[in-house]
Amino acid sequence: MRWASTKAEVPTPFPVFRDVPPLREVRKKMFREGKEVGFVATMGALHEGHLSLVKHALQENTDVFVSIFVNPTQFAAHEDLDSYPKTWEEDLQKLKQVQDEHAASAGPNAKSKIKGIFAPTVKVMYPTLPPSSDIAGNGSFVTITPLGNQLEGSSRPIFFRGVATVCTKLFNIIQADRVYFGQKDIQQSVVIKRMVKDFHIPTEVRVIPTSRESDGLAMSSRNVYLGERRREDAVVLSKALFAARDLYNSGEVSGKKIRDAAYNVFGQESQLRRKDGKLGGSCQIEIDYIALSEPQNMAMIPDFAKVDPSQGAILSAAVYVQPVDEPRTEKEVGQRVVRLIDNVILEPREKAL
Ligand SMILES: Nc1ncnc2c1ncn2[C@@H]1O[C@H](COP(=O)(O)OP(=O)(O)OP(=O)(O)O)[C@@H](O)[C@H]1O
Ligand SMILES: CC(C)(CO)[C@@H](O)C(=O)[O-]
Ligand code: BAL
Repeated sequence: MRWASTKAEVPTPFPVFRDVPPLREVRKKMFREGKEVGFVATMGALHEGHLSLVKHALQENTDVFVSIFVNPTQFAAHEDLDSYPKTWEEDLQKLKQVQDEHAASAGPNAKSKIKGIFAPTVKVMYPTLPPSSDIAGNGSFVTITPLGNQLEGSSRPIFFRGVATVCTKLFNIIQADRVYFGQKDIQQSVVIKRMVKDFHIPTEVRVIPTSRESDGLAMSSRNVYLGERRREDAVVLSKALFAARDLYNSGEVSGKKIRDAAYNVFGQESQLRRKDGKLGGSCQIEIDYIALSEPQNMAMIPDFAKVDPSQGAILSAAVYVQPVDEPRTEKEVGQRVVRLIDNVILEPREKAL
């Protein structure tokens, strides 16, 4: 393993690229050598979900780039840009471990490696104007509508503009054969697929299943905001989605009944907690949306309609986890609202006519 360093005193397990030209140089050479490049875009604070994308990328390519960049243009002014978790050293160690485990495996691509980490500054990524978080703000942006305006886009109006813009830049810089995205952010992966198609970007978009904690909670960098007691309550989100998926798998196709099965779990959970004498668990969990959509374009399936079993559907949800009702510690006093998202795929189970 080669240890490179950007600052003489801080060795890193992989080359770290802070600017575009040195990465382009390396990439040019890789084109000449016929390398196959995979790319994983992240905002850091890496967990098993991110690592699973990197593992898939190592298995399917000769070389992998990972980006760590907290992209300001996808955060609204009231969101958590300034407090977004940063764990740079741990991130590099986790990536090194993944690479070492991959090298020790007997798979066909065991020689693949993480070629570098792209960790640019905001100025490198937005060279002309300071990035705007304002929907009417000036700048060079990529918008994917109406796909990017619904569901997550309806609650976070500048989110997909920011994601599509930064991913266009990242894809232009890395020029990967394959890019890897997580199913946890399913609408994001559909937006990226649409962007790649509509802008003729020469890359394949691979979507990797959601990694979950043992109780079902989808892994997310933002889970660290929850703290112990809200972490226990947050499992209701995956429980609700799994209950709705079970109902679909038992043969139900009514859009309303499937969504109701998810809503009912939220209702039951707060009832159960009331019996314990604890009103609504440690905190209130507000449902932002529970939505059924068509798998290819995320078009909403209304309550009066049925899921087409030959197509299947996506059931996605977002919740706001409020601060604990009765804080017991300093940390709990300072808690912020945490927005969590998750989804399940209702798999096609009949052949199309
Ligand atoms: N649990 C997970 N399973 C699989 N992929 C995931 C998971 N969580 C995140 N990813 C994927 O990792 C990539 C980078 O995501 P990101 O850095 O925003 O992490 P995150 O955990 O989703 O953070 P956040 O808490 O901000 O949503 C995205 O493609 C995302 O879908
Ligand atoms: C794709 C992404 C890295 C763009 O900033 C981000 O939205 C994320 O981490 O999912
Ligand atoms: N995982 C998507 C990035 C975000 O929520 O900002």
